[in-house]
Amino acid sequence: MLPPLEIPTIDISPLLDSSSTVIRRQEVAIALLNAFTTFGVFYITSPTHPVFSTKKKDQILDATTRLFALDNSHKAKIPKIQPGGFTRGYVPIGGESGSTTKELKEGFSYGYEWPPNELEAKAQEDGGLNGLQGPNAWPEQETLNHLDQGQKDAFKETLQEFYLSVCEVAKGLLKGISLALALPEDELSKYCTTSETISFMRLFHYLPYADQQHSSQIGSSAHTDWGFLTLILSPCKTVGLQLFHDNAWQDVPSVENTLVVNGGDYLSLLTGGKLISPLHRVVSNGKEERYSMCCFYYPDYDAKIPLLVQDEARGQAASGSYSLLRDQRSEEDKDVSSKDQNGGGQDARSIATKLLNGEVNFGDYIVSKWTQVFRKGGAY
Ligand SMILES: O=C(O)CCC(=O)C(=O)O
Ligand SMILES: [Fe+2]
Repeated sequence: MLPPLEIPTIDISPLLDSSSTVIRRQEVAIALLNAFTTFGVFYITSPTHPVFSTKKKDQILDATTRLFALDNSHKAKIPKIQPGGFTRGYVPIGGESGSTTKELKEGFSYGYEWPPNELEAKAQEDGGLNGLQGPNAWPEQETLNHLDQGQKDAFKETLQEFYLSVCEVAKGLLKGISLALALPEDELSKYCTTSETISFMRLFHYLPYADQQHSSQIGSSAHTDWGFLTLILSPCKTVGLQLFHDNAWQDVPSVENTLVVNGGDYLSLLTGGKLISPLHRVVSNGKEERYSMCCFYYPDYDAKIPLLVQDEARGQAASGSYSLLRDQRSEEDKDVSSKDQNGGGQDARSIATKLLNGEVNFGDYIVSKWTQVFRKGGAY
């Protein structure tokens, strides 16, 4: 048995408080740099911010549990996620995988709730909606009424509010990361002006499975996250999230009043690999269910961010291990479309170069990635 990893918990309050001193923000930046360069995964907290409160955790866990406890007659009516990059709605069991292994999880994916008429107005504007913008796919009203029955807080509003608060926390983190890279505090925020409208939250329900080799079934296949930052509320005591560190899979346990942060591939690539985008997976202990709420925070769709760290030579990033640059299509799909247009067959290094040179923008490339992990079928 390995001793538990000493993954730090960082109090990011100074990044969320505009009246904090530069010195305090710099202290947080140093802690972030340390955690990002050692593990790529760490916990964040802020004692007075509601998103880290036990009350908020209970509220979100309760809403999530109720959603996945719906009977199939209700579940079947929630629109399912569709191929094409834009991910909103119900993720059926087996409906996505980052590998050839079946992932025993169901999910619900939602994001920015456009004020009435705004989405339509945006669609009419020059340029219109990008490939990651669109309406949420909420359960129908009858199901929402059922979910709200006997509850103090409405399901939909609870989830919307949670998404926006996690995005606020991500914005604070951007400042700390900029400082950690010895850049002006607002450097990364410049590339994240419309992030809320394309980032999204995924509620997951992992089912127990017996195969403790995790070879025929898994919760989430070994992968790195593609984007900038992933912020995870991990409310269950049962272990599931694991980090590949020191050549072994090691548990990332749930810690009360924190969110787990994972660095993403794009952020790592932009720092020449200095900030780690960690390899991780989700497994089952064979007995218990697990729930998690993961916010995938992206930079702007049209972001073409240059290398942020000048003292790191280009090409040093671990581009071969980034899921972002790996072909994750099913074997069947690879066979069918060998003349793939979406970058699936391209060499990782050439995609990395294109992203860094601004030949490809972040959004267009990410849309093609979502197509790779979509799997036909899926069950309730
Ligand atoms: O459920 C979790 O804790 C993590 C899930 C994850 O890694 C992902 O969906 O990218
Ligand atoms: Fe992940």
